[in-house]
Parts: sequence; C-alpha cells; structure tokens
Amino acid sequence: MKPKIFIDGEHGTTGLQIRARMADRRDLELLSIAEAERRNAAMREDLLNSADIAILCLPDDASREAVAMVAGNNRVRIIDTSTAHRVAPDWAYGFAEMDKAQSAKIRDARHVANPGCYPTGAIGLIRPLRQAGILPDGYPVTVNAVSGYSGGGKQMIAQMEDEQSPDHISAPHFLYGLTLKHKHVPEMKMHGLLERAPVFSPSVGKFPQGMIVQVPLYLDDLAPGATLENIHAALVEHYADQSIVEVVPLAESEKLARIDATELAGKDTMKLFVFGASGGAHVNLLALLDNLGKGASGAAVQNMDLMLSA
Ligand SMILES: NC(=O)C1=CN([C@@H]2O[C@H](COP(=O)(O)OP(=O)(O)OC[C@H]3O[C@@H](n4cnc5c(N)ncnc54)[C@H](OP(=O)(O)O)[C@@H]3O)[C@@H](O)[C@H]2O)C=CC1
Ligand SMILES: CC(=O)N[C@@H](CCC(=O)OP(=O)(O)O)C(=O)O
Repeated sequence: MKPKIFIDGEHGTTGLQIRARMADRRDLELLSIAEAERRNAAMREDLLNSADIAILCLPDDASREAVAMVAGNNRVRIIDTSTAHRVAPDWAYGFAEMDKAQSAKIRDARHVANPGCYPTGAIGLIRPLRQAGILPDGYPVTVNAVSGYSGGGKQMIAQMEDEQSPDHISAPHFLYGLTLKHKHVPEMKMHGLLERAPVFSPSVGKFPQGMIVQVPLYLDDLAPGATLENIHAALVEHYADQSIVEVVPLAESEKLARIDATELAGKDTMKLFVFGASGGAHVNLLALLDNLGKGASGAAVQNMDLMLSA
C-alpha cells in the first residue's frame, strides 16, 4: 500500500510547492482538499486522521489545532512547517545535515518540525563552529539576511506583486523585524547551540525566491588560532558525506565579486561560503538558499522521504 500524504494548507505558498515536488511521485497517495474547503475543519480532521504523514503548511495557531485534531491517533506522523514546534523538546528538528545523528532522529520521529528558512542558513553556519570549539561560549553572534518575498506567504506576494493592493509595497528592498524579536531567534539560539540569543536583522528584496544569510565574525574573539582557513575546514568536515549542503571551496569563493540572492531559486540545496582575506581580522560566513527550497518545501519533502525510509 502506498503511504498516504495529506498537506494541510496545500493551497498556500509552501503547500503548493510541496505538491509540485510530489506531482510525479507514483510511490505516494496524495490526499487532497478542494481549495474552497481549505478551512473546513471537519474535512481537514478527517483527512489528517486518514494520513500516514500529514504535512502542515499553516499559520502557527492552525498548526497547533491540526496537531490537536490527531491527538490519540497513533498512526499519523506529522511534519509541521510552521514555527509552532521548532523548540519543543519532543519534536525532532528537521534539518538532517545539522548533526550526524539528525537524519536518524527524523527518520524515526513521529513529530518533525521543519526549520525556518533563515535558521536553516544561520544554524548551518553556526552549529558546526560551536561543535568544533571555534565559536566560544557567549560570543555575540549577529545574523543579517535577505529573503525573497514569497517568504511572507500569499499576503506578502500580493503586497509585492499587485500594485492595486491597498497595502502595496513598492520598496525594492526593506528591513523588518526592527524590534529584534523575530520568531526565528529562539530556534537559531537552541539549534545553533548558542548561549546568547543572536541579534537577527532580516530584510526582503523584490524577488520571489532566494535568500542570503550572513554571520560576520571577529577572528580575535574566537578560539585561539582561529583562521579563515580552519573555519572553512571545520565546515567542510561537518558537511562531508551528504549532497544537500555544499561548502564552496576557498579557491572558488575568493574569485567572486558578488553573490546573487536568487542563485539557488528553485533548488533544494544550500551553499555555504567563508569570505574574508587570508591573514585578515574578520570573516563573513554566508549561506545561500531558496527560502522555499531548503528553507521550506524542499526540506519538508526531504524529511518526508527520510520518515518513509524508516
Ligand atoms: N513562505 C515561506 O518561505 C515559508 C513559510 N513557512 C511556514 O509555512 C507555513 C505556511 O506559510 P505560507 O505557505 O507561506 O503561507 P500562505 O499564507 O501562503 O498559506 C497558508 C495556507 O494555510 C491556509 N490557512 C490559514 N489558516 C488556516 C486555518 N485555520 N485552517 C486551514 N487552513 C488555513 C491559508 O488559507 P487562506 O488563503 O484562507 O488564508 C493558506 O492556504 C507558515 O507557518 C509559514 O510560517 C516556513 C518556511 C518558509
Ligand atoms: C520574508 C518573510 O516574511 N519571511 C518570514 C519567515 C518565513 C519562514 O521561514 O517561515 P516560518 O518560520 O514562519 O515557517 C518572516 O519573517 O516571518
């Protein structure tokens, strides 16, 4: 029997992209709800309880309600793409490459929290350096990022694309999260293994999909002997033996004059770079991804496949 998959929120931005990735899958049975019924709680409850894996592509509150709808059903497994469960101790964090043991945890989990788009980049850069002892306890980490506007879901897509929209945004690039309390900070801190919450400054550019996440560091505040080269080597070692996260060779990155935030749009991979001058005082760590690829829908499908491999 084919595993039954239900995407709750399948008509939204993340849900549509998950559906597109499954369009040619003959090994799955997709349970579906008509767009007009997408908020019909009774129908959703029925479909959620009929699924082997339910992928929640809903706002946080609706995700919590969906989880409550399957309480007592020991068969259905859940992947939640919202922020609701990412720091919950009984949920597996769905970033398979963040740790050698993580893909097995995801494979065997009943509940998987799909990471946020910005945290995928930030944790991808920070966690290996914490584990290698290069980034010391208490280092004041900062994270600066730009996202494609699809990161804000249907509402922001309309604001950016529809000039007639009453809340149309005409800015080609804008900062937000100005109170520094973005909902992604807790998961960056927890899964980045940080003692102190990072200062996180996100922004949005006038392109639909793509993302750059930057973590600049002072070398003389890191562990003694930290250099651009050994930071890069620690990332290379961490990401050996997998094919989703690429650590770009220094010989390649030192020739680059600019980074295009949209380079990986439509792809489910992530590239990590270490920028700076050999012998210099600073490095800038950079992650490049698609907010809807490895940052959301691509990661959700990767997690579903891991869970189905159990
Ligand atoms: N966009 C992105 O890049 C990323 C998004 N995410 C997360 O994925 C989740 C979905 O976001 P996104 O796809 O962008 O959002 P969208 O607004 O594009 O889609 C959300 C979908 O959920 C539906 N929905 C909302 N409330 C309910 C409810 N109470 N019951 C049933 N359906 C409901 C919406 O219907 P309606 O049209 O009626 O509102 C819509 O179809 C969010 O938690 C978001 O934070 C995670 C990573 C990246
Ligand atoms: C551009 C934009 O608005 N981005 C979203 C995050 C997108 C994302 O990762 O979503 P979740 O963490 O909600 O799952 C934001 O800042 O809230």
